[in-house]
Amino acid sequence: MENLEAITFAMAAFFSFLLWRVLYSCWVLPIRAYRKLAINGFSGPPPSFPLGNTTEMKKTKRVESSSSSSTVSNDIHSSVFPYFAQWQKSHGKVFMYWLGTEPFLYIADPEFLKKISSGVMGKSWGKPTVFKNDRKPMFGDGLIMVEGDDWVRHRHVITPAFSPANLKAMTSMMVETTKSMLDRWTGLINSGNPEIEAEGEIITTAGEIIAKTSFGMNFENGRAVFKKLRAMQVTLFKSNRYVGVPFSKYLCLGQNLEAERLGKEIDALLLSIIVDRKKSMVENGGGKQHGQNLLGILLEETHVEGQKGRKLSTSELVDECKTFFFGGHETTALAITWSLLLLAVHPMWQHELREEIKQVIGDGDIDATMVAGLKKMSWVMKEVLRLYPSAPNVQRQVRGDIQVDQDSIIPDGTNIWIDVVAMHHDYDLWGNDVNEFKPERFKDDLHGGCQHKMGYLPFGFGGRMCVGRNLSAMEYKIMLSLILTRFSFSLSPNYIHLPSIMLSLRPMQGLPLIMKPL
Ligand code: HEM
Repeated sequence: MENLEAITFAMAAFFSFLLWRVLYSCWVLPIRAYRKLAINGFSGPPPSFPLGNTTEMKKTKRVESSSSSSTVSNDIHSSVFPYFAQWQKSHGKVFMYWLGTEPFLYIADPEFLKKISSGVMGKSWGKPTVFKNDRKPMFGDGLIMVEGDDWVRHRHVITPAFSPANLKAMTSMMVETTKSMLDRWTGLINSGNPEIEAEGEIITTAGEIIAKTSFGMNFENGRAVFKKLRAMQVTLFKSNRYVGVPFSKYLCLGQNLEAERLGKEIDALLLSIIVDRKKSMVENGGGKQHGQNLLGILLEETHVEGQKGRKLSTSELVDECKTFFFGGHETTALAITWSLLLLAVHPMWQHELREEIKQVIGDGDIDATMVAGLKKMSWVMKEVLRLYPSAPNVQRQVRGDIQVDQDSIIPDGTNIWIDVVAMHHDYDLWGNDVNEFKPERFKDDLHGGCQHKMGYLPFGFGGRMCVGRNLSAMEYKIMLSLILTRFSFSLSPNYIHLPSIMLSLRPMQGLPLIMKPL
């Protein structure tokens, strides 16, 4: 009898504790954070806990853009972020909103961003813990997610891998991979099928290129890693629906477990690649034979200096390979995809670029030294990344209160969401032609005539700016030059203009193009 009473008491205590934990995470903590932010003058759409503003965000209908090829509208903010566009009308360009119980400070005002970021070093910024946990199988503790002194160490080791000499060594592989995509297109066209789904084609090819540049893909194990990485991305995106809501991972348990399983399989495959490389480096006395891919370069560096203590551990190298893949292939592929769309509706610019290619490259193959000479192509890339930024937002988490002005702080732990799409489409910053495709605005001005230096952020800002931006510019120019040299193209009548966010900004219904060999 006494035993039964003791068990009943223990169970009651356990369930009371559980209830308290749920109440504490779902109401007490967020209400406290809410009050603290309100005292500091930050407000926004009223949240309801534990869902925050998630319900409203899901309910807000996107404004459908035109689907006709002749009227493709670049005015996309209200269609890709309809809730932010709506909240901006009543709360301005800086406001608070809540993903579940996580407070986010929304910023679309470059002057405010400058004010709060000027005193914060790259290593002192955090990345939202809520996304870190959610995207762990994708990025692990790679450079995109790592913080503090670890970030300094990773960045220090990785930056030299993107040096011009190392990038140069990757060009011929990029040319070969692109050419085999174009041969496939020619085959399709010759068999009477001139419509090519360009988005899928470019993403697959860029994925192959980045897998080769990141970890030196050979056909069998490289393809396996590539397929699993893509599958994990799709799975994770599906399970991303209630980010920030406490215990929400149990709502999508199946998908989360699937992502974890894929993550472990990918880690094991990458690990075996790394172990093989290390072994052959030891056998070859640490020679330079692996220098053509980022992993090889990182291994060389750690091999030479690492005798006294490696700079990146093996599991960190695995995470960096995944980070390069996810951070690098879709962003670059989408920059090319959106360029093809805009060039299809602006044939004059196709002509301009072909003329430039003729002058700079002639009839031979493009090499790394020619890339810098493609000036007009640089303007086009910049303008495309302005209108359709592949990375549509940048996120941070505040580690330690940030003083905004005399009587206002952004409290420690607040997440920050920088709406890059909004700033790139802001009339106040760019003028009345903000939504027009005008590459020439970048002719004499790095910022394209933007009224504020922090109003144009396709590659992020400060110390944490994209480490792969030169690699992506090179890949962009190589792929686009080869496409433009072999084909002219127009938009298929089947194209539906539906730019949407799936981590990156992509055309939801793909990009069917009508290709004509030249
Ligand atoms: C058009 C192509 C690309 C775009 C638009 C892009 C965009 C960005 C942006 C906006 C950030 C800043 C994120 C932040 O501040 O939180 C970033 C960081 C980063 N990107 Fe890229 N990226 C591109 C290509 C690449 C490529 C090709 C690679 C590597 C192969 C790469 C690897 C990274 C890494 C590792 C970081 C983290 C840097 C750090 O936190 O120190 N990116 N990228």
